[in-house]
Amino acid sequence: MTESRLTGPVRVVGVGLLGASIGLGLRAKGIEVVLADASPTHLAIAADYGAGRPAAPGDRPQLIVVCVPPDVTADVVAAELDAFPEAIVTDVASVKVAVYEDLRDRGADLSRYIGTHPMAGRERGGPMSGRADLFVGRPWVVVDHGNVSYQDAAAIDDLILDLGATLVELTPEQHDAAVALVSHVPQVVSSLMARRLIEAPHTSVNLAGQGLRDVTRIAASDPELWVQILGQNAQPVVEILRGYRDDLDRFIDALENMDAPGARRRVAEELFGGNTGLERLPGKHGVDRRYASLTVMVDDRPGQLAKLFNDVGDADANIEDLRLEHSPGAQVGLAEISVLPEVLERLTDELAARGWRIAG
Ligand SMILES: NC(=O)C1=CN([C@@H]2O[C@H](COP(=O)(O)OP(=O)(O)OC[C@H]3O[C@@H](n4cnc5c(N)ncnc54)[C@H](O)[C@@H]3O)[C@@H](O)[C@H]2O)C=CC1
Ligand SMILES: O=C(O)C(=O)Cc1ccc(O)cc1
Repeated sequence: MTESRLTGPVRVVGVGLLGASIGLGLRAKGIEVVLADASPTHLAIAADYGAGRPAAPGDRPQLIVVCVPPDVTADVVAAELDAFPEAIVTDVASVKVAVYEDLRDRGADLSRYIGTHPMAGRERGGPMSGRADLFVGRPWVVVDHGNVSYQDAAAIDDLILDLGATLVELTPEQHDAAVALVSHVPQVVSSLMARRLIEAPHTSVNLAGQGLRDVTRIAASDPELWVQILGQNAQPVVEILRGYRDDLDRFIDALENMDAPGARRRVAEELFGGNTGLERLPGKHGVDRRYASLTVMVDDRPGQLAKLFNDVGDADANIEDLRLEHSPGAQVGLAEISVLPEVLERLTDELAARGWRIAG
């Protein structure tokens, strides 16, 4: 148990992925957490996993965190504000303007509500997917609408810091525009790309490498949740998708006329634009210039990865990042290890001397 900023109790309403993760993270800090959910089964599972105890009459929460699907978030926040007139209420819904406007239009007590959005999640919902460390090191947006006192807002800051996340303040409009670009459009692009695979022959799908997996990872997300998210943030998403469609049209034109003067240059410039955009991602694997990487071939046998990690440790090198690549049916995997550049040459030599095959 470590020291916490919040005093608690914290009431979590909706104990799926987000709610259970918040409960687990706060319990790990010794904070009392009370849980509520429309599904008695989700409630029982979250409690069994240690995310808190089921709510009881007479609970007096300091802070209420609403973690229900976006389309019922405003209803539940309004009900919680009414039911607990002394508590500060927040929600974690992925879209912020619609929830805020709904609450404002129904005359909810906005002096006790601030919306937030942790930029952390997983493709799978439900309490069993919850993880205490889900938010560690991740940005968590606080959507300030100017009606809450500094003192009351402190409980929300404390929640975010207690869960190890970093606090980012934005207006509701800034938030929705930002997530349209960095979360909602990527979801659409990933899903539509993965959809291309439905009719593809096995022989094609079996050739898939890490590139396709990187692009389609989030296509496994829950369509019901995403229909709600996209529906509540349609305009900003549509604007970006229109720009993306223009990019695609330009690219198709150039590819279709590859022998026309300047066509190859146009294609190259579009691809180079991708390089330039990618460089703007903070700390993205393979882009962060502070790291150098080497790729080691690892036999597909129990204990091989552990042996590799031990050998890297014996060489006094720290693994800054790691990526594993497998091909179906292949007897080897590729472990791409990122290390500080000054370590690379020595580590490569030491691993080779210990019999590891270095692929690059
Ligand atoms: N899944 C993700 O990666 C992320 C989700 N979010 C947001 O977090 C919220 C929750 O998402 P997840 O935890 O993924 O969903 P989830 O489906 O895992 O959990 C939602 C929970 O809310 C309960 N619930 C539904 N209606 C309710 C109601 N009226 N009253 C009480 N409980 C109710 C459900 O029974 C379920 O246990 C959503 O608003 C989503 O936009 C935010 C960041 C990441
Ligand atoms: O899996 C990922 O990389 C995500 O980005 C998950 C995610 C999904 C929905 C959100 O509102 C925020 C984060």
